[in-house]
Amino acid sequence: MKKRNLLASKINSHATTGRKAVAWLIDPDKIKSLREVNKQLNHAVSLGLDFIFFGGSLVSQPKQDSLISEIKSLYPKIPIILFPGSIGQFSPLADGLLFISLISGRNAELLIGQHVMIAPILARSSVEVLPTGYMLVDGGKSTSVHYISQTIPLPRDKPDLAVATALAGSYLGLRYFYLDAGSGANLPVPVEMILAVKKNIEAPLIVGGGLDNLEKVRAVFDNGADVVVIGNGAEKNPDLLAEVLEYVNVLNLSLNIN
Ligand SMILES: CC(C)=CCC/C(C)=C/CC/C(C)=C/CC/C(C)=C/COP(=O)(O)OP(=O)(O)O
Ligand SMILES: O=P(O)(O)OC[C@@H](O)CO
Ligand SMILES: [Mg+2]
Repeated sequence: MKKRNLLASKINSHATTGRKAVAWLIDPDKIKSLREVNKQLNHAVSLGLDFIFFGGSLVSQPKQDSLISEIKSLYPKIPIILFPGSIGQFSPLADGLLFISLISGRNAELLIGQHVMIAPILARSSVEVLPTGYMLVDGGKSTSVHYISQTIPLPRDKPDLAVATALAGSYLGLRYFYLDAGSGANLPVPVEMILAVKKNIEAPLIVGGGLDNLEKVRAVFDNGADVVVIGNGAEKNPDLLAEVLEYVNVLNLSLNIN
């Protein structure tokens, strides 16, 4: 089926213009129904939330399609991008899919195996495919992604290794990069690493993991992240997304003026 490239254009425009974007990671296993997060979502959408990322390391509830269609019917304009821990989380109702290859690891199943299994299904769907080099970084504790993926994260003090990994990914044709300290990380991806990767690749850079206050989000944006992902932080503090979006709106406005 012919694919649109609306999401690709949107994400690429953030990298080329410098306008920052925010994605809210909704983990379907953590919410029973849209009602639980609707107030927060409504507020975030009104403040210009750019994307919903949807997924988790381990999703055991078979309710994804209904949750996605509920969100779509209430908020038709907000793109829903699957961020799956495995192909079992695929939904044809989403707008896009982070087609993540876990390039910081050496687990063949997560580098190419799952991808082969889902490719024919993707080809028949209208879901936009976003080829993403996913790099797991040591975030000071072992997180679900570390455990489920059974991979060794990039060491925090080795930005050169992250750069080499991202360059290899871009030579392989990956078009987006995601530096992730893991969900609920104690320490976000180090700013030196973000800066180094951003300096060496042209592709849009997504950063997430452990961003649970505005100060951390600012540091990540200031050092080169184009899209910031917030999951646990928004679950623990329902005001965080609004705070971040208000900050990003001012930041993006200042870019327009200068
Ligand atoms: C390409 C396709 C369709 C599938 C392969 C997917 C791959 C390569 C996954 C590898 C890495 C992985 C396990 C990613 C997990 C994604 C994710 C959404 C993590 C964040 O949420 P949780 O880790 O569930 O957070 P909590 O522990 O806080 O629930
Ligand atoms: O839940 P948090 O810590 O915000 O992390 C989001 C995401 O980057 C994890 O894969
Ligand atoms: Mg989870």
